[in-house]
Amino acid sequence: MVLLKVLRKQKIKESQARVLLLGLDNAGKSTLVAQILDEDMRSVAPTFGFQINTLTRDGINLHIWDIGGQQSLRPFWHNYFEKTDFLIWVVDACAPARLDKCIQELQTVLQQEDRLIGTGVLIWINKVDIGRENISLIEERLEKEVLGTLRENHNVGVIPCSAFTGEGINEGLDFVCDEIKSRLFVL
Ligand SMILES: Nc1nc2c(ncn2[C@@H]2O[C@H](COP(=O)(O)OP(=O)(O)OP(=O)(O)O)[C@@H](O)[C@H]2O)c(=O)[nH]1
Ligand SMILES: [Mg+2]
Repeated sequence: MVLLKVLRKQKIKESQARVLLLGLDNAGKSTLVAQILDEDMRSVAPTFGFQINTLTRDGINLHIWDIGGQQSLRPFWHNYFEKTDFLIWVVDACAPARLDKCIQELQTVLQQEDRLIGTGVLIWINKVDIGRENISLIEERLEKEVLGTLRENHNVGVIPCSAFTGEGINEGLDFVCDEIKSRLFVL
């Protein structure tokens, strides 16, 4: 555990951070990346496998690993956990019917995965341009079912956002960078 923290800290000193972007299929992960990189969001298609993009922000090179979220791909998620500094979990605000599954997968990832202990976590509640009315419900469920346990081992942020309008994107990326930098001074 301490060694893991030292290694992470060394990497952050070198201004490199590996950010894992996960969540159920159709949550909007790849569209968020396209918005962040100012690319054409209309050309985004479901991710079969993964895509890596690098974004420099606040002096840190964020290597964003965007992993496909379809059910058939989830058994392979664990292949990407190694050396992760930060986890972004994307929830689809327009799919309350999939919230049970979403929370269950998040719990599986974070509570059963030693290699992610101590990473920062941002939960982005995406698509609020059309799913704003579900934000409170999602936040309440997360608070009740996930966040208590999660906060024992992670700094956690929950931010509503929209890949389409850009709402909440800067706020989310600021949280990622601030959290990563805060770990430079703590062991
Ligand atoms: N209204 C709205 N639609 C969005 C938003 N973000 C993504 N979408 C749509 O949601 C659908 C899925 O987006 P993707 O980015 O492919 O989702 P993903 O999470 O990468 O899915 P997988 O690669 O299968 O895991 C697409 O039709 C997007 O246009 C958003 O902020 N608002
Ligand atoms: Mg995708």
